[in-house]
Amino acid sequence: MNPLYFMSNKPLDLIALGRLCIDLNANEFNRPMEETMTFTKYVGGSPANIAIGLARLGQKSGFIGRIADDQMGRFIKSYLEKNQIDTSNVITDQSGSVTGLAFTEIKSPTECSILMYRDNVADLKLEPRDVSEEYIKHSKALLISGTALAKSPSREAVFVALDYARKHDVTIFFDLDYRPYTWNSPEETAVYYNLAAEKCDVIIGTREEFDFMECFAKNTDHDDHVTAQKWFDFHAKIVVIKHGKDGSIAYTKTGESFTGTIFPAKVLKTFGAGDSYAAGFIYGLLQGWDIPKAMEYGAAAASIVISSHSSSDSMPTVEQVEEYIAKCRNGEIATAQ
Ligand SMILES: Nc1ncnc2c1ncn2[C@@H]1O[C@H](COP(=O)(O)OP(=O)(O)O)[C@@H](O)[C@H]1O
Ligand SMILES: O=C(O)C[C@@H](O)[C@H](O)C(=O)COP(=O)(O)O
Repeated sequence: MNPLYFMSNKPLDLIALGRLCIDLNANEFNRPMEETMTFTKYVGGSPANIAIGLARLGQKSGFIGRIADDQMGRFIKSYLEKNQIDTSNVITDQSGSVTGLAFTEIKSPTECSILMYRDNVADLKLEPRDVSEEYIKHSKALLISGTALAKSPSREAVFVALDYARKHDVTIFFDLDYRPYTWNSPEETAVYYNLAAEKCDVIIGTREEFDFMECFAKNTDHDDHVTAQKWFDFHAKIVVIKHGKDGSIAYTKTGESFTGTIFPAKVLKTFGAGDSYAAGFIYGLLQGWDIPKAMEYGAAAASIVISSHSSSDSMPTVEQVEEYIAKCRNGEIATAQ
């Protein structure tokens, strides 16, 4: 069963809000950053990756965000446009801000880390007045990511978008996407994450990300069921807790829980798993599929992306996901990590 309802008469399937950045992914594998000499440039930023993933899956995506007035900002905008993502609400920031950079280190397929350069970044300059009620009203769904809550004025812009979405029955997805770099304290993180989560229909995060949200709670056992239940007293209908290679679990307001399968992967690097999982899962829900099938799509998309070099450019099409699932079922892809 799918507990979500999407209004069919809307021109956009999903609007993502927040970070449009650059990933610089190490070309040399299995070595530390100190010894990595060359990188390949891709569009990055969790909500950007998810919007690109949905566009690859044939959904009409739009974006609300600010980019820097520089070559990187122009590269991001043109990449979104090449992927048929509506950029009418992507604003070029004129305050002298810069594009956020994420350098990735691939020490081994299971030992990856990200070095972020995020001082004075354009994405956190998003202002409440940049958020158009008319634009949000024309989408079936809105995706927010937690990092956009890290600083004002982007933080206030998120809350304005959440209010418009609730007012116009736009289904809200919240990818917790916790990144330590831009927050001042665990308490600040927990307060704003909790205030935003109260307004969302679907909340997706890793166990560790939910632990950050629960710094005032008494869930010392890190119990997924306890974590999920809290949100059903607000607007949430689905809460997904991800556990890396151990899969994911989805809870519903109606008391069900579903354990997501994982697909084998020839893991090149671990980052990109969450964003591709979100894209596949949201795609399935937008199609009206039941939750286990949507989770399966998310897991297959994640296996494809972690077997590839980028997080955004390797987001699969429907045909690629279908083919991957079929090959796994036939035993043609069987390398589980
Ligand atoms: N090593 C792996 N092999 C296969 N699938 C994986 C692996 N790691 C992650 N996944 C898939 O990606 C999903 C999200 O991964 P996770 O690491 O929990 O998210 P994040 O990247 O946000 O930390 C998992 O639920 C699983 O389906
Ligand atoms: O979100 C960022 O700014 C960096 C991403 O673009 C990067 O690809 C990444 O970390 C993906 O994160 P994940 O999907 O949560 O593993």
